Amino acid sequence: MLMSGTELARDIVQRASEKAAEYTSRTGRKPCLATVIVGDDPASVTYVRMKQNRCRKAGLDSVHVALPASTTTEELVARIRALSDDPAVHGILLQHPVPGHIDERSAFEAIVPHKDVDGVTTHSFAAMSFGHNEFVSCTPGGIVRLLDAYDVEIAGKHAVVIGRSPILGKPAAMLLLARDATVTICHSKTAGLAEIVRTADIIVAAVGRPRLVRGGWIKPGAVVVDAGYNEGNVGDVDFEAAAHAGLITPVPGGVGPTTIAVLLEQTVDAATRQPDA
Ligand SMILES: Nc1nc(=O)c2c([nH]1)NC[C@@H]1CN(c3ccc(C(=O)N[C@@H](CCC(=O)O)C(=O)O)cc3)C=[N+]21
Repeated sequence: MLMSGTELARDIVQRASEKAAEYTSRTGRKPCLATVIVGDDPASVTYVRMKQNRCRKAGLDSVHVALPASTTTEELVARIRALSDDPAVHGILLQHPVPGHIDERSAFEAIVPHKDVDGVTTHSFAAMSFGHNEFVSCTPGGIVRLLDAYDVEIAGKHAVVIGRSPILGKPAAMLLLARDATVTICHSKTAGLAEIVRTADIIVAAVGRPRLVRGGWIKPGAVVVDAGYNEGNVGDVDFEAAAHAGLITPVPGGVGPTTIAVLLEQTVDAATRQPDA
């Protein structure tokens, strides 16, 4: 059976846009998301444009900062600090990854925690780890919302997360741990990946390797969440070979749309919570 991210995202965005409208009628302003992109990677440009379009449709504002690939860490940090200080901006998203010469962690930390609607700061990571729901990382947050929407039991289940990126695998593992899953985090240096995945009740594939997870790795009845985004809208799971999964997310139409929905929801929440609301 399929877990439809498209349907869940529609519900989340609907509620967020109602809250945005309330905010606007109360304050005369719209919740505003700032997106920051460094360089001109075509996939990143597309994703950021998608986020802006979705904002506009839901009654949010967005401002966009596009910086050249040659931007230094110091310049990027300064731009993000300025957005942190700008009262017209309620949420900040720095598109990951940034060019290799930039210290991405320092750039993320320049986002003030109450504007960290993408859940990328150390502050947000710690909150997620302690099960203290402030802002969650958007894709991991979307994954947990999907599991909840389909009544997937998390507590006591063995969740295997493949991937440990700062915005996906690592925070997804912490959110699942906070929900009492027994979590195994696998990555590029993991030995015996297939054997570990075979013991999973819940598989979260989040590496960005097309069809890495084969049908034979999936225990019959397991819940499969494909958070991989690869060129050509191909996931990290060999979908055709996964008919024996209990539940599975399609790509497209699975985790992707929930990511953006959570981003919009958290931006509206950020606006509502900020002092002049
Ligand atoms: N700081 C940061 N936060 C992010 O959340 C972030 C990021 N950096 N860098 C890049 C990845 C990628 N990402 C996607 C979001 C939505 C879809 C999505 O909605 N995809 C559609 C298909 C889109 C299409 O039709 O092309 C789907 O799966 O149905 C995909 C990928 C967010 N990311």
